[in-house]
Amino acid sequence: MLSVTPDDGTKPPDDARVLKYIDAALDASPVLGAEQLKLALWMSDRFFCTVYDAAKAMLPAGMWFKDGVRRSRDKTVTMAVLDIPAEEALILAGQKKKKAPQQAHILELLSQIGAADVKEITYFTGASRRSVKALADLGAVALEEREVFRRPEVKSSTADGPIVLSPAQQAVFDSLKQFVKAGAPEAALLYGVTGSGKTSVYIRLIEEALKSGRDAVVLVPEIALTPQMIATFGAYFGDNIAVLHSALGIGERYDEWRRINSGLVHVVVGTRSAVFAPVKNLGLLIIDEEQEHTYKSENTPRYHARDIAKFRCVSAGALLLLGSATPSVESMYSASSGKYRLFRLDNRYNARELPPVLIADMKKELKNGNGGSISTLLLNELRDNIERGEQSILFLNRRGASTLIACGECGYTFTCPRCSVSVTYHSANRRLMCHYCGYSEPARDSCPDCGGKLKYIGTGTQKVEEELEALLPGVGVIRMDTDTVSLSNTHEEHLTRFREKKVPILLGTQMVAKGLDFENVTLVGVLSADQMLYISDYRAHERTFSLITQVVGRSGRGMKPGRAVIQTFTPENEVIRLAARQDYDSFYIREIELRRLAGSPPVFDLISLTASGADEIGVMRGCMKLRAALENYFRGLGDVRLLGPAPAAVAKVNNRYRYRLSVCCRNSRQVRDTVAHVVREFAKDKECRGVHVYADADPYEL
Ligand SMILES: Nc1ncnc2c1ncn2[C@@H]1O[C@H](COP(=O)(O)OP(=O)(O)OP(=O)(O)O)[C@@H](O)[C@H]1O
Ligand SMILES: [Zn+2]
Ligand SMILES: [Zn+2]
Repeated sequence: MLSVTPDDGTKPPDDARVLKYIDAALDASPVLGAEQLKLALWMSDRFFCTVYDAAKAMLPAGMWFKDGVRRSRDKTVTMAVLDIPAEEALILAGQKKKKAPQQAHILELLSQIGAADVKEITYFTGASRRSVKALADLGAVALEEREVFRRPEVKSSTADGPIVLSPAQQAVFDSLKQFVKAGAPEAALLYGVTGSGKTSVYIRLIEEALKSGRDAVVLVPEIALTPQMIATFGAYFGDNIAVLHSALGIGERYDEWRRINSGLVHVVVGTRSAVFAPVKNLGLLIIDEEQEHTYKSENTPRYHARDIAKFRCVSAGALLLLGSATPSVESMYSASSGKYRLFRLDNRYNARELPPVLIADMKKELKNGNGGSISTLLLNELRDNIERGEQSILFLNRRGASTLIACGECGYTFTCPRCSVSVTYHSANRRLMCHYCGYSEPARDSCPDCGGKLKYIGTGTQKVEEELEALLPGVGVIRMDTDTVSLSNTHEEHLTRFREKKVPILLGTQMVAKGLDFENVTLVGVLSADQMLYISDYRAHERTFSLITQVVGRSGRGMKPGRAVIQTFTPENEVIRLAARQDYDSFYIREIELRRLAGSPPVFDLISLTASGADEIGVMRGCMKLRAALENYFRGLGDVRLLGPAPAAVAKVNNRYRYRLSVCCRNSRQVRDTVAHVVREFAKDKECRGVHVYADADPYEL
């Protein structure tokens, strides 16, 4: 850093507007190395953020407040959970900065980590409990009692000896090993069907990296959803592993970060932000289930872990390995154009068959008088499984008990007073809740408008559970969704009970869709495949295909052959049919052609600008101004198309209106610079005060 000392010790030089004196050095050694600073600069250009935002994302939350010291933690703690979108929290923090700086600090912290122990918040930010309480009264945070998280037990004795790879795995491993050893940057996509044993290949590669004295980082979509994978890694690498878990306390995060930074551990497993793990000699960076949306950050800095990973692997001369049973269309596009090397595992380990898939036509069911959520076909298969003592997983792509409540007489529906969405009924606490802003109100017995009787519409896990009880009396069902999990038990407890007690049916949402490996599960039912197919987002098909393939992939992983049943109202739909055949190749060919025709990513790049504010007209006006400014700059640049402004998918969140403009382009420096410039100018525009704008490259939210 600059070390300018004033001659007389007091008077600043003439250019004091630009340069300031250093008052004191905060750290004895810099917390960010040269490589990280370079990365921060690159991020600021790529993801429309400041260098400060980028640097902050690399450091453990809380580090910038006070030196972290581990605190002994109680069995239950009061957690403050951010109850508004992070983006709103930052805006609110900005407004509070002057009058209530402590509240602003808390909001900044929570916007990054979502939730934290109140004790730790007060400890790290120096804010009082009263400030936390004030934010709770405002509705910005919710206070919840939670059980203390226990670190996944890392035993070093449980590995069943060294891994012996199958011939197919060995072939893939042999090629990839060369790249780990070569020390030159390389990127590869491992497309391996569900159950092909990608994890085994990862472990062998990590061993190779360690042997060459290099470090490995493994990213997983969500740690809580991959307990089995963490256990396996623990078994092989024991104390040499740091786990960066989203549920770690602030102090624990800092401890893990220091263990990595000081070179005590050489393998890091973690979620998105672990891509910044400060390993010293990166040799291998694996992104498992690389198609998952959790790798994209939805707050500033709006980066995708894959992009950060590429940057790091290039500068470290490391291998970037993307793994998936349903690669993202972007990654397969890069692989087919030669940017990534492509490796395939087309068969399951031990030549186990992929489960055959039966399709249940729910329209026919309805015609035949079955209005429930379990088709005759699925019911028969469930019965067969119960008789044989085999287990089944039922997947429902929703949460809540009954999705909607409406008046049977006048049609009145309950909507969130702060957002443009309906609230859903949760039987666990008997409240109507908004999934966007956390608003809730007690459920009522009658219509507030006409006093009529209320109807429950839609199926939630709880309703399905009740149907199952009626159809299969006395049969054990474990229900697993965000409600049951946050109430008392953890994911792991549910899963252990399912495995050990051989409960016949596991019913759940997203949580049961991925990563589970139970050898006794021979039937999987997808209760409603249509739900996500008809969302107007260019990724809707990709997400549906991927989700169905993943769920179906949970069946028949052991010695016994498995099968799956997909229930749909549109059995003729091409995406559903391809997913049923688990035909990724055909899906990809069809999908990339559609993207090319529509001018969407990955064939073209997309940058979105989102404007939000309390005044809808002001937001729309702001967007028109942005559009005009962009048009002006892009005139004569052939490859740029502007779309919108249009209201965001959820147009109002927490009383703020959101509109989006999209720029379809070739993502070049010129385009990025222009967008960044327009956003900066907009922030200074007095006429548009109260409207906040951010840019997002390759956005996931549309
Ligand atoms: N080389 C091997 N030796 C012994 N068992 C193996 C080997 N490879 C895979 N398996 C077993 O096969 C099963 C599937 O492997 P794994 O979970 O790694 O697959 P995957 O490709 O990650 O699947 P998914 O994408 O569905 O998560 C596991 O039970 C695993 O223990
Ligand atoms: Zn009514
Ligand atoms: Zn709401």
